[in-house]
Amino acid sequence: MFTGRIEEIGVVETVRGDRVTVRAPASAARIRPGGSLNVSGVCVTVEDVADGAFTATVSAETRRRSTFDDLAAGRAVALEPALTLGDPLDGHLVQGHVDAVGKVTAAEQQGAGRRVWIRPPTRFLPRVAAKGSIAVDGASLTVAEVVKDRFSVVLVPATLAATRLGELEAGDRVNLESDVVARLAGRPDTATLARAVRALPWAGHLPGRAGVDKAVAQLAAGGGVVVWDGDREAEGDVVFAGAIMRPESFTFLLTQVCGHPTVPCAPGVLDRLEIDPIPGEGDRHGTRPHVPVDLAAGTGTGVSAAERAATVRRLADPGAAPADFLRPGHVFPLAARPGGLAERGGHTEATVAMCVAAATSPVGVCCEVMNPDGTMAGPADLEAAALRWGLPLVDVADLRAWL
Ligand SMILES: O=C(CO)[C@H](O)[C@H](O)COP(=O)(O)O
Repeated sequence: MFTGRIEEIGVVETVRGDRVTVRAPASAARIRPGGSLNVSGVCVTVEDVADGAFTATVSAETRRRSTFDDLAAGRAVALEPALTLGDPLDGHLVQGHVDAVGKVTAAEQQGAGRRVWIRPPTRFLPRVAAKGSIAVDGASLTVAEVVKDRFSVVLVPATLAATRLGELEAGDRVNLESDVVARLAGRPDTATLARAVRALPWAGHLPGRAGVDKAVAQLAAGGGVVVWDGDREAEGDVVFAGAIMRPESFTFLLTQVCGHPTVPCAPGVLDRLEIDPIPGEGDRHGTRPHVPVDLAAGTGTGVSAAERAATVRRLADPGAAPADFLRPGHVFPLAARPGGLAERGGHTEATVAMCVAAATSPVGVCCEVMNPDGTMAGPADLEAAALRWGLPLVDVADLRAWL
């Protein structure tokens, strides 16, 4: 978490593939590998620090969604280290998650300051309110006014001195992040706003190793994790560990997440329980569905959240036997590839890998996030949902890199 108070202007030294090195003596003296830094509005995890410079990985996704798509040596970047408990909130709460790239339409001197007009994408406009807060290239600013398709900010001399925003001219592009409260309040489900805000320090998109560690800890504690698969299905799933699946978690999947809950298993589990693959051509993405099952000892139809959670827990139980299950039932197992995430980057393999990393049995539950209008959730929807639900959001690519 940041507050949008720029501490230093760094200069990009090298860009090699997705590894970026920035010369920034003050920040380098303060930050440790693994720490977070806001770089012109983008939260990055620092990997190396040496000789007054730091190096971080900037993913292709981040580049696409920010002005980092033209990152190059010599470029000046605004830097702010992550807040620690007790730091003053001189600006507003900033996450370093770029919502949109805006275009400067005009910049003019105004007394000792400068007024800059910015046109954001239309979808972003509802999040901009006159006298509200906005982060522009990571700097916390107050929106002066909103007119039709654009808004203005006034840069006071202190901001001009601490940032490079005074150099902005018509045509320049800037990273924008709306005030986190405006982002949440714009959502229909405001009843959960307070809960989400309480969870803000770790909810939402968590890139890199830190996100993977948080996701594994969350799963081990019986919580859910949102996993984004941008390169393959372009869908996000909410994942739980099967061995400790609670009825409430299943209810949440059915009523909030709204996709098709399935139960990824290590292949040996399904072989041992004699649960066979469903014959056929298979789906478009190589998912391996097996015959759905119910717990034989259940008394109802097997559909209730409590019964489905009990079936999942039994699938995850190393002492379970083939006769414990009725076939067909209402819980849908999927077989992970024997080689796990190294062989295939599906939610199936991601779920099993996270369960193993969480030291639970290699059986979990995953369910695609569907928007209330029936469309599948994209990256911005997922980020809003993860914040609303108070869940961490991680990328399959990071799970593949670290698990
Ligand atoms: O159930 C599914 C497809 O049938 C889901 O998409 C689920 O996310 C697991 O699939 P994959 O491993 O292909 O991501």
